[in-house]
This record gives sequence, C-alpha cells and structure tokens, in this order.
Amino acid sequence: MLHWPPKFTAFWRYQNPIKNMKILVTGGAGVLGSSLVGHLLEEGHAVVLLDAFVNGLESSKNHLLTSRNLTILRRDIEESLDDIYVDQIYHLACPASPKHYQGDPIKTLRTCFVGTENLLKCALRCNARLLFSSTSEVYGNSLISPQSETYFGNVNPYGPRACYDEGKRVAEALCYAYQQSHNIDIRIARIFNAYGPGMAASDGRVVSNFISAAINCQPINITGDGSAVRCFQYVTDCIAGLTKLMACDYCKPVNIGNDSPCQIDRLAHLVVDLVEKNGLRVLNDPITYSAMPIDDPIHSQPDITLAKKLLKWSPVVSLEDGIQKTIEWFLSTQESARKGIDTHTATPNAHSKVAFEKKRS
Ligand SMILES: O=c1ccn([C@@H]2O[C@H](COP(=O)(O)OP(=O)(O)O[C@H]3OC[C@@H](O)[C@H](O)[C@H]3O)[C@@H](O)[C@H]2O)c(=O)[nH]1
Repeated sequence: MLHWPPKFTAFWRYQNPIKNMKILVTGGAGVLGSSLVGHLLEEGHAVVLLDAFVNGLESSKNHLLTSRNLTILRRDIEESLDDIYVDQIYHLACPASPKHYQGDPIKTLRTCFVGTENLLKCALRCNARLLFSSTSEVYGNSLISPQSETYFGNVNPYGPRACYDEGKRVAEALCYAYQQSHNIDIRIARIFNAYGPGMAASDGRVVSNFISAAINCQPINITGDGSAVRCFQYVTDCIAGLTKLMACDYCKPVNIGNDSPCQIDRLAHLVVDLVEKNGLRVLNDPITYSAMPIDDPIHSQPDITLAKKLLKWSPVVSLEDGIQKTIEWFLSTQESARKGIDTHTATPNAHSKVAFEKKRS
C-alpha cells in the first residue's frame, strides 16, 4: 500500500525531530498523562489533552491549563474523534487501578476495544504514529520471572481481573491487526506499576493506599501475606521511557518498568519509616493483613534488557526517593485541602476551551 507523500513526511519528521508537532494524549489528566502533557509542552509541542475527567485534574498539574499550546477535550475515547488532526498519539486512556477497572468491567473492556479502535482509526486518518500504553498485566499471574516481552503470559480470562488483562491484550492485538492491515505506525509500551505525585488518595493502588493511610495515622492494610512482589517505577522514569519509545523505530511490545523487585511488606515498612522521618506520628502497630484478591499476581518483575538496549534508557529514581517525593506531594495536597483549595475538581479553563473551539473551526 502506497502512502506517498504523507509517509515520507512522517519518516522525515522522526529522523529530524522538530519541536512543533501536534500531539494527542488520551488519558491526559491521569498520573502518567498529566506528567507526559507537561513534558511535551516543555518540549515545545502543541498538545491535545483528551480525557473523560472521571476523576478530575490533580492539583499539581493545574498549571498546565494556562499553556497556550494546550487544548483540552473532555471526551470519552468511544466518542467521535473526527475533528482531531495530530502528528502523534499517546493512547493512555483506561482506568489503571484494579479498584477502578473492576468497578465497571464492561466499560473497561469497551474502553480497551472500542476506544482503542477509535484511536487507531484516528491515527490512520491523520497518518500519525500511535503509542499504546499496555501493561504488565498482559503477563497475568506469571509463571516465570522476570517477564520478558517474549513471554505469552498466564491470564485467567474468566475472573475479576480479566476485563483489564484481556482488554489490554485484545488492544495489543488490535494494534497489531491495524498495523498489518493498514500499515499504521505503532509503539507498544508494557508499563509496570507506575506511581508518583498526581495519584489521588482514592486511587486504590498500593502506593497511594499505603501513603494516605500512614500520613493520616490509619492502619496500612496488606492484602495477602505481604510476600507478593511488584517493581515500582517513578512517574518521571516512565515518561522518559515512553517518549524514547515513541521516538524509536521499533514497533513490537517493550517493557517499561523498574526491574528492582520489592515485596509488598517491604513497601509497607518503607512507607511507615519515611512518614515517621517526615515528622508524622504513625500507629504503634501500623500494619494489618486481609485476604489476597483473586488472581493477584504473585511476582511481577520486568525484564528490561530490550528497553535498555533499544532506548538507551533505564530507570534512575530509587524507590526510597520516589516514595519520599510522593509522600511530600500527598502532604502538600492535604495542606491545600485544609486551606480550602479544591484540588480534585479543577475544570478546563476558559482559555483552553476557546483555544479548542478556534482550532476546530
Ligand atoms: O491497599 C492495598 C492495595 C494493594 N495491595 C497489594 O499490593 C500489590 C499491588 O497492587 P496494586 O493494586 O497497586 O496493583 P497491581 O500490581 O495489582 O495491578 C496494577 O498492575 C500494573 C498496572 O498496569 C495496573 O496499574 C494495575 O493493574 C498487590 O499484591 C495487592 O494485593 C495491598 O497489599 N494493599
């Protein structure tokens, strides 16, 4: 299939990176999305932030709203994208916390399938490169560790995590099918347990649950016996990996994660220690235990050999430093809330809306 001249334009652009691309970020109000949007704006690109704003914008990212290069669309990715013309797409939209994706499993599956197909059609129409944010969960409850990209996974297709695990797997399959059938320029990032400033206290994932419990002198609850292993990557490391992957010419899946393993009980003790070091009181016996969730992966750990070689990238933020920064962010957010500053319901400002309407016409 011939793609002349647009394919040439795209090829030239990636060989000669320019500062003024127009880039769509779906899920742009999330933890990763909002950091990515900030980074792309700093790089000099025009950014279209598309998000359904189910959870609102986080306070630390509100400064983004003043940028003249930012257009904000409050929209579900299942809706029409026919008015969007961009050079690149980072497709991050999907609830990532088990609590949220299991809350409406049918919607999660539709987001993964219908939403991703909608984005692929948009990429096809715009001749844009699309990076899909996949997940470590495509490996399921892995039978091997660490997990490399060649491992096909151990996923239960009929259980509470299936909506997300299988949703992401089918979305990867869709990306492959569109690439084969329509020659779309695809990147696939399998992201492992990203965390950092911007997480809501209500996020439901382990880092935010532990920190918000500890700073409020509440018990930290470990689901399971604490021996489950995760590899936590700080948000800025993840963003660096995603942007390098977008810029490279490799179209198969790549693990983006920190390969340092951490048992959940170690994380709990680390959070307690750091919260105390920040001068806060914690409970005498701060850790409690409850039943392990169904199909909870026992040992999730990326093999990042491919990413290191291909992208000349590896994570640089230690778990200690990342958790400290995240604690500081939670504390500053609480302080803002105490002073009556609404941190979780920010809406796109008038300037951004006007900018969007102008660009549409
Ligand atoms: O309050 C909690 C929450 C979680 N946990 C445990 O901590 C571990 C991590 O749980 P999380 O909810 O943070 O996230 P999971 O690793 O299960 O899933 C995540 O994996 C990778 C991402 O792509 C997704 O964001 C998400 O599905 C699990 O073993 C879980 O049982 C607790 O002990 N206490």
